[in-house]
Amino acid sequence: MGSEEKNFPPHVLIFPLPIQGHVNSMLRLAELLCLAKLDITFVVSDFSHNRLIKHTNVASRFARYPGFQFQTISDGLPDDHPRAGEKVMDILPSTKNVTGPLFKRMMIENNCFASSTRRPTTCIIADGVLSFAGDFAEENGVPLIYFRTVSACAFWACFSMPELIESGDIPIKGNGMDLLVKGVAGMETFLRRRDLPGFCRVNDMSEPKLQIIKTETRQTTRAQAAILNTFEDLEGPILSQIRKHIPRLFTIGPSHSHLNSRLETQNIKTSISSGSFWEEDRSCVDWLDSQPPRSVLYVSFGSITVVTRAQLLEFWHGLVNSGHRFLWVMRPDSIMGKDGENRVPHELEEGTKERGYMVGWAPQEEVLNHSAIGGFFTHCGWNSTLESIVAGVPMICWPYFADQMINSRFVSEIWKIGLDMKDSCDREIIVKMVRELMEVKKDEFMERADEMAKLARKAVSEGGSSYSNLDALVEYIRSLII
Ligand SMILES: O=c1ccn([C@@H]2O[C@H](COP(=O)(O)OP(=O)(O)O[C@H]3O[C@H](CO)[C@@H](O)[C@H](O)[C@H]3O)[C@@H](O)[C@H]2O)c(=O)[nH]1
Ligand SMILES: C[C@H]1CC[C@@H]2C(C(=O)O)=CO[C@@H](O)[C@@H]21
Repeated sequence: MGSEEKNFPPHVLIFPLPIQGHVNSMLRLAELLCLAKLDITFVVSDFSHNRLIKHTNVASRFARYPGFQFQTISDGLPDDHPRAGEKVMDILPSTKNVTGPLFKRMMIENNCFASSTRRPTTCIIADGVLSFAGDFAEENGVPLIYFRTVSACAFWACFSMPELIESGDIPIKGNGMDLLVKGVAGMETFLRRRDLPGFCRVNDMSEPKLQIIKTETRQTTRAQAAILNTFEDLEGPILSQIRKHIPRLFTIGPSHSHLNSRLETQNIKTSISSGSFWEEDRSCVDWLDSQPPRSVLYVSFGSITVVTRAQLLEFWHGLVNSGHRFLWVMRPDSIMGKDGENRVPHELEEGTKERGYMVGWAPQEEVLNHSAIGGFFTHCGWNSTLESIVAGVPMICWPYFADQMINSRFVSEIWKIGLDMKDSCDREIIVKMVRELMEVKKDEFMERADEMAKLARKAVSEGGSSYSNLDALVEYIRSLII
């Protein structure tokens, strides 16, 4: 090693599963580590990179960190693959079979991205579902840290899959959905079969989605450390369970709020750090500006959810019949078989025009923090859940798949900051829930949401748990330099 290289900072290679909800939270981690003056190589699929470059300011945002670079790689899927709905699960075998070998070659040929200005990769922070990155790290003696981008409760339920199989709770064959499950330590009194991560909803133990998530999750223990985008006051008891298996566990979330807090501390003036894969339609902010305080229900189901035309109509009738104002994100690719009949149904025209506003994609963080927002009708993706918590906005949860099933149970039963509508899609129920959230129990929910928001902000402020844990993570990474 040359004398100059000895003074180079640690060089961290960050590798997310290349889909929206994972890329944006790992980009925030990348920026947090850049602020700590580490060098970062961010490996992302060509597909995701193109989307980021087209729809965000990532290029200028990261230009202020000379130690940051992108490296792109194929995700193994054809360009026209939807990467949405249940089909999104194709990305696990495709990254394993195609991206994995490409990554290995890329690392060897580029000497772990060493250059005249940066040392070779000090450690890899890989998405917790990319075990091929772990294989490479192990084979080549590179320290490994896994970052699983879901909640601790979802991670713990996935980690407990062998116990759930043992107790007979999975495979779930669609019956006994309200039975309490005994296989997830610490959740015996409130977790029902229907609340288990969607991957457990299989008829047969051999179904790939169950097997792959079980295997990917259990292998987390081979990493030297793990990171979760959560905070101690939110998921403390579950984190204690996880720490029995993964003692070096850094909770650094909510990552979006943590990033805002660190940028502020360092006096860096910037707009919200968006990692959107779609063009944000800012006209909705102008619309919100003209609505009364806490009067609007924000409706968005994230980047993967796909609904049928029948479900869409139930939502639409429910929202209009509730009599409340709503801002609805309808992603262009989110309606199954729309066949040009995506018009406003005649009977809903007036209510939609009077009280509703629709966009294809919104600046969500900004929207949730707008004073006109009084509730969030969400699929309970983990980023959306955390963004809502930080903004102090109560939720109605309509989980679609994966971790969302258990997140919504925690929102309603444990944190008591919302209502869970899982496994139903009925206009009457929607009306009832919107009224409960926005009228009947509004004050109660707002109070709880406000308390939780305060705890979240405390966690990412100087001296808070996530703030201290990030410092500890940086120190740990520095200690890896031999
Ligand atoms: O109009 C919109 C809608 C969403 N978002 C952002 O997109 C992200 C969506 O992430 P998330 O809420 O986590 O949902 P998904 O896109 O569905 O995320 C996937 O990844 C998450 C993290 O692993 C999982 O929790 C989810 O279940 C999984 O579907 C959030 O940061 C939102 O702020 C916008 O900026 N504008
Ligand atoms: C496409 C899904 C496979 C795994 C990811 C996930 C997780 O538990 O890490 C949850 O839902 C999706 O974000 C991903």
